[in-house]
Amino acid sequence: MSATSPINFLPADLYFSGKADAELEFGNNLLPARFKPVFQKTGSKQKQEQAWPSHPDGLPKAITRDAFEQTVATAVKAMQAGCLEKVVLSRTKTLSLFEGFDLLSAFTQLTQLYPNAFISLVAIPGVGTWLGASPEVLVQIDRHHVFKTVALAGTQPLTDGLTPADAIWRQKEIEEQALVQRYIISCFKHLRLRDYVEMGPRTMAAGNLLHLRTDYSAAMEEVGFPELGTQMLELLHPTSAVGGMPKASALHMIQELELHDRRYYSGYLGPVQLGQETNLFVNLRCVELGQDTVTAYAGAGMTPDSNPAKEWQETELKMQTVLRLFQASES
Ligand SMILES: C=C(O[C@@H]1C=C(C(=O)O)C=C[C@H]1O)C(=O)O
Repeated sequence: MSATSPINFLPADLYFSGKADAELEFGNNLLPARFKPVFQKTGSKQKQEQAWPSHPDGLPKAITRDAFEQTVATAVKAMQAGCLEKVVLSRTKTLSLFEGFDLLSAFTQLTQLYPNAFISLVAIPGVGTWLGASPEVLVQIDRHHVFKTVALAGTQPLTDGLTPADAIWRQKEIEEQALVQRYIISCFKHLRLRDYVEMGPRTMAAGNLLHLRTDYSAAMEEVGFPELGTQMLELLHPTSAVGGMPKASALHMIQELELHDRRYYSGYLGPVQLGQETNLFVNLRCVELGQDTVTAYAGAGMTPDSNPAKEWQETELKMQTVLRLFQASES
């Protein structure tokens, strides 16, 4: 969701539900047969055909390590001079698709690899095709009208033998996540909502990574605020987990410094009022598909203490979440 990537509302005139590990079936019962060729790209015979929609301008150019680290260094200098507290800078990485790559199996594999993430595959003609495994709730409203959101930030690898309960966090990550908490609380204050519940921060695992997470909830009927979800959505997006603090200066810096258009990366997506629930997630740990290549997007929160090489490494780790599925083909 950037200036060039407007919101798309897709009516759920057909929807299916089932277990994450169930085999996808075509034809008779689950997916109508006409959907199969749209999503499947098999072998060279179909090579020339458009197998799934891609962006009319193609995929963005990959960003070199040097270029990204220079951008980080520029942002760090500005923050040390006191211009802002935090900015999330992102980059892209492009791989070739391997022969016989199958998008539907990639989707199914992702659901198996990350049972706790929101796995999405969105294909819109004229817009593009995105696949992702988001760990970050932006706005949820459950069937009991309870509003929920989270403050998620701070990243470290989930190494062998480490459990979330044993994780130790540096001051930098604690402060980064505290900024996201402060931002969410400022949104509640703006709406004059005092009766919310805060739980955390605690450490959560998201694929190969650990993050700090604080949960917020409010019973919309009890607090007499039926529009809370809509109003919070407007205020929250983009949170300081993908933008920065203060928000306006951070967004301006992103515009100035980032070398690519974010398109739908760091926007939000998910079912709205489906089965009496709304579940919107931040579009992270995602890739955009071209016809023969795939581009991953990832960012990291920069503070005055950031080290450019470490921030590069953090974006590499975040990209691995989804790029594992494409690894046979690194170019
Ligand atoms: C920006 C991303 O992730 C966000 C930023 C984080 C951080 O800076 O530590 C952690 C989780 C997400 O809220 C991303 O995955 O691209």
